[in-house]
Amino acid sequence: MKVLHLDSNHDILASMLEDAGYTNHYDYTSSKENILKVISDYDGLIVRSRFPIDQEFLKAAQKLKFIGRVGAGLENIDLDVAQKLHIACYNAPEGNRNAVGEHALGMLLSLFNHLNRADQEVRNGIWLREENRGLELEGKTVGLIGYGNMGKSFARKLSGFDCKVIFYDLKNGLEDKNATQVSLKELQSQADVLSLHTPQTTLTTGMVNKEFIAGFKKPFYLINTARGKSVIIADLVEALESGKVKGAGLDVLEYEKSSFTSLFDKEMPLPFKKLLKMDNVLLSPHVAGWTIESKYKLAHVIASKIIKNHGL
Ligand SMILES: O=C(O)[C@H](O)COP(=O)(O)O
Repeated sequence: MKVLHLDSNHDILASMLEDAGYTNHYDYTSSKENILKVISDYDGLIVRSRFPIDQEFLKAAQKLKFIGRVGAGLENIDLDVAQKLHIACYNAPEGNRNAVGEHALGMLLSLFNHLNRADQEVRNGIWLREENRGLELEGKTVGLIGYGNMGKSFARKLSGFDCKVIFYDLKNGLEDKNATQVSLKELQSQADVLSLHTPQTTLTTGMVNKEFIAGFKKPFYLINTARGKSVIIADLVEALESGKVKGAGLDVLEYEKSSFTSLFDKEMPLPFKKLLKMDNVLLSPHVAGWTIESKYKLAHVIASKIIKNHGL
């Protein structure tokens, strides 16, 4: 079986496939148009998120039996079309859930203790102790939306902090020793912190908007290590200005990667300009799931799933 790798990953992925009898081919740079011309030759595809694997692409991939998405989010693959064409799709949230849980925790503790602001101040010779008095997680209520691999991982990390962890999820029966399932309304009335752990779907796109934020009873902190399109930045900035949102840790943004570069030129939308100036906002470039360890684990998980289901 010929497998085409469209993005680079840990070497363990290719070596496991090779040991299992697959032939690896690599193209990390060609455009989608050029890949379209050769994709009918391959039995398997390994992707991260370089370009969307849409209907046109899947229809051209006449021999394709499986796609391994070396990551958690599958929004870049047209899953309905893949299913109709009997192309199996695998993702690997087991590989980066721990990384995401740790990153979310790091962001929350940093925000509670003003670490990004305090660091800049000290470097500039400013020594403000009262202004940098922090908050403790003990006794707070952390509300998670989405209780899959990522949400559960964050809840597990939080279990040592003597805080209350509640979650809202469309599926019932997910409650465990680390978190209690509640309705969205209950979450909005109790939470001191909101952390998102949902995939990008039509339901979650634009979910955190003006009306949703207004539904929270108390001012709260927002952590987003999931998908940027879930949060309307203009509405978040308004809430940060009014104090309804006390701080935000954002690993993902409504616009990212190539489109994000334009945020730094004069075309940058005003809300983004404001967001980048706020010292109660902590940003990272979509790396919550990208650790040294998760690079290996993601690759291992995908290779194992492919070999198990499509072994030669
Ligand atoms: O879905 C994921 O696992 C993360 O968002 C990372 O995705 P990427 O490797 O495609 O950027």
